Amino acid sequence: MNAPLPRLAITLGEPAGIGPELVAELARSDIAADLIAVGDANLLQAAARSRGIELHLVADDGQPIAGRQPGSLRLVAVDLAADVVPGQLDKANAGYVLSTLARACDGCLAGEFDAVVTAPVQKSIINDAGIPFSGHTEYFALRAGSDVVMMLVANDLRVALATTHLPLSAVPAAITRASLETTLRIVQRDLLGKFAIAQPRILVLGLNPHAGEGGHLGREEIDIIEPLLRDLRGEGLQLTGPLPADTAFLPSHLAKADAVLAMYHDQGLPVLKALGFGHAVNITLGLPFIRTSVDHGTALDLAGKGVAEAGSLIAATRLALDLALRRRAAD
Ligand SMILES: NC(=O)C1=CN([C@@H]2O[C@H](COP(=O)(O)OP(=O)(O)OC[C@H]3O[C@@H](n4cnc5c(N)ncnc54)[C@H](O)[C@@H]3O)[C@@H](O)[C@H]2O)C=CC1
Ligand SMILES: NCC(=O)COP(=O)(O)O
Repeated sequence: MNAPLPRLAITLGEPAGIGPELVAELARSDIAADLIAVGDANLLQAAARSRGIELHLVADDGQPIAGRQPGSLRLVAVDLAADVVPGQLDKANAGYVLSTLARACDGCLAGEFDAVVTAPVQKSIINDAGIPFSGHTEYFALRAGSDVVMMLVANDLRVALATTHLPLSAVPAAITRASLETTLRIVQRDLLGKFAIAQPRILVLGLNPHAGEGGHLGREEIDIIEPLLRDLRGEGLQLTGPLPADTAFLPSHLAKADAVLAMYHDQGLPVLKALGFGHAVNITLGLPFIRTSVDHGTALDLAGKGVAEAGSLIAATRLALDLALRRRAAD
């Protein structure tokens, strides 16, 4: 038998969103991985039919395979709690969504899967169901017991975030020397290990306009960011900044950086999405397993219409496969 294909768990995401149909679309790709959908079989087949896809679903028996036919997926079944109408959220299915994430996460931790690729979830409906939830990133971090960093990748641009899903008013207090140091060490380690960048160059943004304007527009740069960068440079990390965020993404700066660390979600991601939406990938750094995801949300406005683009899910799956193969070669 040829080398067994890496086993990638693919969670279907919010059942009323575009996730299930994009996973059906992913099945048609020629990606050389054992793609194992985690979710409801009838939901996935209905989503496939909505796009005219003939999907061959086989129960996952855990045995390695050496090849996969385009149009086929294996399945770890997690059953819906309630019927689904595309585009219509139902909090009765919030527990189902979390069960798919738990199953994939535990499978990765146990070595059953080489990676997990997640289709988008609707964070609000999970909260509406009374379950505190701010995102896959935080969920997997808690379940795996790891400090993590969210990073999105589009071509050569990598944007990591010092904070993730927080109200803007909570951001300054969340940027402490300790949290920032943990973040920078994770980014450094995973650029080295996961992305094989020998001497990562990280460009760090300031928090305030004009990176604080010498303390006149905020002191986080002077009190927290600059002293930490100075100390880490002393250890050999190649860190530039804190730079004013409004000009940090100019090509002249990006040419000298392997990654940009933004202080908060909407400081870094609009730039990345403006440049790469549709083929960018979200990766969680710091986990003991590989997790990638799409660059978009549940797009309820498009669900069931057969028009949502699968480019980002396909890119996320290709990146998960590349990282799994690199990890396998290193073991
Ligand atoms: N990885 C994840 O689980 C993510 C989940 N979300 C969640 O998704 C929900 C909706 O978020 P929004 O801010 O509305 O963002 P969204 O990405 O769902 O939609 C923004 C716009 O992009 C379009 N769009 C999104 N994906 C597309 C695709 N594959 N092909 C073509 N057009 C596409 C939508 O039609 C809409 O016009 C929220 O609950 C959010 O938390 C958002 C981002 C990532
Ligand atoms: N904007 C990125 C995003 O919301 C993805 O979050 P997560 O669910 O992957 O943690």
